[in-house]
Amino acid sequence: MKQGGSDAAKQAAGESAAEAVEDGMVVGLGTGSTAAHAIRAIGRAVDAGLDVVGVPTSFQSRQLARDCGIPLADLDDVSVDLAIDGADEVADGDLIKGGGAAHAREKIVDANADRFLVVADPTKEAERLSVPVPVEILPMARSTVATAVEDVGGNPVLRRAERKDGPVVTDNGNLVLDCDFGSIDDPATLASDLAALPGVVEHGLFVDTADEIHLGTADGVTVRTLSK
Ligand SMILES: O=C[C@H](O)[C@H](O)[C@H](O)COP(=O)(O)O
Repeated sequence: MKQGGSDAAKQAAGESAAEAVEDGMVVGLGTGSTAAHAIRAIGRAVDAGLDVVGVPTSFQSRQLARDCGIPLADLDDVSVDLAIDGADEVADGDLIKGGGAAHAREKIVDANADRFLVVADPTKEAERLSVPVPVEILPMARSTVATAVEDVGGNPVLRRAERKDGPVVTDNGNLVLDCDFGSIDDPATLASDLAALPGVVEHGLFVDTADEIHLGTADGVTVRTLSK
């Protein structure tokens, strides 16, 4: 995964997207180091009197939002006005997400938002999507999905935890295969191929879902509006 962006650039992107949050909104709270800046900015606005409700996309974003004093709700009980979330790679408005293994919940929240704002730094931009695609799978399907991923041209690697022996286990109790397809020339077809595999819970290709990309640099933010 691409992790090279400066924190100042991530902060600029996160704070830019947080400015779109208005009084009374329900906001999807993304996962990762860039979305965390948006959550902190929303928390400061709540402190100053903004009335919003957050829908977290992971254990991490729930915890941060609670620490920041943002009231939370379950997706079942609300309708999301705006979602703000990071990305591991952005190409032509399509995304690869899941570097933090949160992409299944992120896709549910982001896809159900009226507007989805992506926050990223310039290291995430690419001509074509090419970082490995995280695929969350049921544990019992590890080898069958791995074989099926190879059949559609990918090289799957079970994601291992850094600070413990064994695999990464998602917030949903599942495993992640990071699947390298090289440079992806047709993200929509690959997305439907992966979604069709028995045992796949969710993959990290987000095709044509974003409304705006907030690209932060140390010197400012570029906002790109996408037509869907
Ligand atoms: O699973 C994690 C998410 O998809 C993150 O939004 C993504 O990995 C980007 O994270 P960061 O802003 O830390 O690079």
